[in-house]
Amino acid sequence: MGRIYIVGAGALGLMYGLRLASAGVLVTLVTRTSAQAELLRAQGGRLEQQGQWRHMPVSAYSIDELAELDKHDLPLREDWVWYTVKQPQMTRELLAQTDKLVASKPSILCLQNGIGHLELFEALYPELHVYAGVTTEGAMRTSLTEVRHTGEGSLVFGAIESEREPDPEGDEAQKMLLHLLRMAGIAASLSNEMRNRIYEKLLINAVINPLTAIFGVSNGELPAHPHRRKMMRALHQESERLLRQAGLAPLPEAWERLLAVCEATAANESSMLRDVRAGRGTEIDWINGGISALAKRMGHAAPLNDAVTAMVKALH
Ligand SMILES: NC(=O)C1=CN([C@@H]2O[C@H](COP(=O)(O)OP(=O)(O)OC[C@H]3O[C@@H](n4cnc5c(N)ncnc54)[C@H](OP(=O)(O)O)[C@@H]3O)[C@@H](O)[C@H]2O)C=CC1
Ligand SMILES: CC(C)(CO)C(=O)C(=O)O
Repeated sequence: MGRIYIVGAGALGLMYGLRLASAGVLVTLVTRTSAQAELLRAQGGRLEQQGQWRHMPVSAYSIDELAELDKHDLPLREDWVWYTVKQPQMTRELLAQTDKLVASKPSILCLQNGIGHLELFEALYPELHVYAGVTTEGAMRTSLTEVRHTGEGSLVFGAIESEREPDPEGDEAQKMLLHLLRMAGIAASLSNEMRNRIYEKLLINAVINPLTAIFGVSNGELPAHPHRRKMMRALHQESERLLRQAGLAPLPEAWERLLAVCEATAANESSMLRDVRAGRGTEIDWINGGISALAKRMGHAAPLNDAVTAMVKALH
């Protein structure tokens, strides 16, 4: 059975890592700080699902400790390395620090919202199998070792279509991961149209995230005000048009789907609003900034995406 290394023991990394570990999957968490790795090794992790806490031991190293690991502790070709850091942390420096993790050419899974990060991987590691994942699960880390599963959803993953030759070894690795995820009770599926899945999620994040951050409101409050709803609609129309031009397949009832996400997550603060309130950098450059960059490459204007990108940056 392959091992799963997860770089970034934040909300998503800890939630998936602990769920997989609790099903007996071999998981190693790679943390930013040695304090978090030490705590995870000493205490294990705790996961809350539907009001029930579960405790489980888990292997963990800090990113600095990777340099000292010998090859027995590093991924093999049949293993997976997941990246669950946020977009601003998905840098050349991070990839240089995790170079040792990918030396034996394991499969890579990137779970970020937004766009732009996969291109960085492909530029640096054209020979690796890099897969994209899109998840509708919700997670919130409540301490260095504890995480709450805040929303049921599912994970879809696969290669970015049309960019790869037929690849039986990659297909095998994906099936193995799917098996491990399902063993852990994680709703997951494979997709051969990941670009579409990424753009569909982007279309939702491109409206809810910047506008909730700018107005300082919950996801449910966003469409409740007629003028905010009008701005949502305009930003949605511009983003949908540009993503369609970039290859998004026709998406029936895209506006209704967006409103349904606001309703289903009504009490939540979006991740961007939380980042702004915590004084952290946001993922705006990979969400609305990503759409503006796509538009520029196609020779189109994206005035509303440009404007919300500038406004959110002014909140940092
Ligand atoms: N949380 C959610 O419900 C969902 C999140 N996503 C997406 O998933 C991605 C991750 O989000 P989320 O888990 O919420 O983010 P978090 O900020 O909770 O987690 C990111 C983690 O990465 C760690 N990290 C940062 N730099 C490094 C480094 N150099 N080496 C190792 N670890 C590092 C951070 O460490 P430290 O804590 O020490 O700073 C943090 O624990 C984002 O793109 C987000 O949009 C998608 C769907 C749902
Ligand atoms: C879907 C949404 C907007 C839910 O809050 C989200 O993904 C986020 O906050 O980043």
